[in-house]
Amino acid sequence: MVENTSCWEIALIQCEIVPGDPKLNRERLEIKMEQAVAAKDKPDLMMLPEMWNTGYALSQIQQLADPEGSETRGWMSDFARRYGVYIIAGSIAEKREGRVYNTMLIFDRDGREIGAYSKIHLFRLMEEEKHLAPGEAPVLFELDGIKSGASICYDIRFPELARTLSLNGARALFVPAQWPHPRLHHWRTLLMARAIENQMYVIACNSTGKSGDDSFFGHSLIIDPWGEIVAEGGEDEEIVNGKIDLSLVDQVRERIPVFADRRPHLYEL
Ligand SMILES: O=C(O)CCC(=O)C(=O)O
Repeated sequence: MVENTSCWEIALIQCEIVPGDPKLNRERLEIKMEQAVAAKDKPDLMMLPEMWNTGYALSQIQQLADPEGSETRGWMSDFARRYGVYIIAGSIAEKREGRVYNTMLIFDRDGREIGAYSKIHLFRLMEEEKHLAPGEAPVLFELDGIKSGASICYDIRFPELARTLSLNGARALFVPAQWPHPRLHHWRTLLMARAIENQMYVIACNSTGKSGDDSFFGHSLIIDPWGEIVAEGGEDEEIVNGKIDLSLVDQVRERIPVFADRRPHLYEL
């Protein structure tokens, strides 16, 4: 990230995740990440999709999950340091004390881990709650002094989470996902709503390809705090690039002072 500016070049690694093959997924991702950093406009920050190591091979998740996330932590940290890039390392299946979590990891450009968030709302339609343990805390992290919030996929259906993060200073929300058809209109509408109501950037990276009966539609999105789309992917694998200017958050919040106009004492019956 360029020091002392509020503009970030972003690269979303929208790609297919092969269920049950962490080694292959890592190899494929590494190639795409190398391509992203070689671009003319080198990204300040890149993000990967949800559960990119194992995909939704949930019946084998105990065997496949990364113990303590240590393999992922090692190579993501090296990659971030080698290329001087922030990495929102999507999320991985991470095994801790016998339980498997859907965990998002964040690295700064010196390779330091600056955040870890485990998905708190597990998605019953894909039987996550039968195989995964839920995280128990919301997470904020700082990118060059800019507070940012973490949400994973289904989490965006819970406006309370994004609101809590924005009330506590988040100016950008990062959302790795594996969100399937036929709910493209939910994906786009919910991400748009989280951006407009919280007057913050929403940056979301979805997967492509298939897993069993589920087919993931891409459409990774960067949405500004006014609700305008800065960049949107198609349905296939691609690197979705976009540039954002964080000063727009203040401009939008001054123009319509939603946070000053809240009346929280009236929000409970
Ligand atoms: O909420 C949805 O429709 C999709 C959520 C999802 O696929 C997930 O959280 O993994």
